[in-house]
Amino acid sequence: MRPLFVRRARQLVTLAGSSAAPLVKEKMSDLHIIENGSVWIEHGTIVAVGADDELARQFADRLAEAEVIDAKGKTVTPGLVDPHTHLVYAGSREHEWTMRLGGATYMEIMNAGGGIHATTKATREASEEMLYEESKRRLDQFLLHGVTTVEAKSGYGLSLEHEIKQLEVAKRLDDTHPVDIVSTFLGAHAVPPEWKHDPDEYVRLVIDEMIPEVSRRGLAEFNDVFCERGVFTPDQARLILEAGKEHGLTPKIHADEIEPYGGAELAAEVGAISADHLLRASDEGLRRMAERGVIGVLLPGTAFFLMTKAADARRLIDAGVPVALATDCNPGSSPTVSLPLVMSLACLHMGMTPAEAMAAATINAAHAIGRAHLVGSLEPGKKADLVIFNVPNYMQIMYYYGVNHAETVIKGGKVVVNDGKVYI
Ligand SMILES: O=C(O)CC1=NCN=C1
Ligand SMILES: [Zn+2]
Repeated sequence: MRPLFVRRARQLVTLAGSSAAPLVKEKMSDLHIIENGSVWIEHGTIVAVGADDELARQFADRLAEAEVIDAKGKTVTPGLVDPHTHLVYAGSREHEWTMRLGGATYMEIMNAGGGIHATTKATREASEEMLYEESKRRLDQFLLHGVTTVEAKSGYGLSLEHEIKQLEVAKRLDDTHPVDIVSTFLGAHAVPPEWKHDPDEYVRLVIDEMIPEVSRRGLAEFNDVFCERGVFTPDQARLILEAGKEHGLTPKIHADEIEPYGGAELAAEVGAISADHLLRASDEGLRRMAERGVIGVLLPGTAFFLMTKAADARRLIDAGVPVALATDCNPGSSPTVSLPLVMSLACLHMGMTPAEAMAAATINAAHAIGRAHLVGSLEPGKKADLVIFNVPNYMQIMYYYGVNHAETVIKGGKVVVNDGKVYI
């Protein structure tokens, strides 16, 4: 395989030196940008990063054999990382969206049998092949937007058979698609209708049947719970997350999305790698998260789509909580794959700066799914996952919002997107 030399980026956003621990407070603004920067890649791995003339000298004797991509006038960043998606699902819920436009709330629709339950019905009825095809289409769109690593949750099967089906589809996508998938078991996404009469019995099913089997098959690294009033209580969530830890699954938690409910406190108590949403997290909960190093994954696209106020990222950053960003791609509360748009919303609705949003959608997102040793920054030894954005500086990725500026995507040293087309 020929070396790949990505040259002369007007801005090369490296985020160098951030792999050991997630960035907090003012460190979230240290992007370590190299003007007129270049990257030398061999066998899918970054070999060198630096000023173009330095690398041209260092590899002078091999320039002739290298494939060169000229990034002159453009911005090169690490491949974007999305640490919170519900990627694998069937169907769509635009009719519910029109109900919410008419004033119905998310929980009213869910309690009336819609919401997650509607997608559960469609996902249970879908074959594995159908689920794979529908999810692959979304994954192609993620890639076109510069996202090269995606976390994918189950949580629409809500039975052993169908939760396994979702996770098997995620694994097959990881094996066959350029985008790397990191899987999370979310059997505690909702209590399915058939267990409405006895939610604690469903919790037992999750603990005694689903978690052991998911762990035995090695189908997930993380275990997540939707801890919200009317879904799972903090006590139920604690039982489920502790059970996951006993089977080697690291805890994550959908916390304090709709009202303050102790999710952030619970995340710190169980040592979760991340707590997600946090729109209504208490100051005490954020303090404890910062103490334990729990990453706050914020989802401004969800707040935007639910027409609610977004989380206040400044509260988290000032409290010392490492902040990551994600799309929360799902058919009910955030039907989008555009992590760049989420970065724009982070600035417009959550008080983040473009520099903080860039760190939150790369290295901090990689830390939130245990992949910061592999991706999330451009440093020697890391995977050659890069995006060439056709803008002169990283701020314009977010400033010219709602536009996909990703022109070329390189995954593991291979060009997989060029001129806005996927080449797999
Ligand atoms: O509504 C959905 O399908 C996904 C979701 N889970 C928790 N909040 C939103
Ligand atoms: Zn979610």
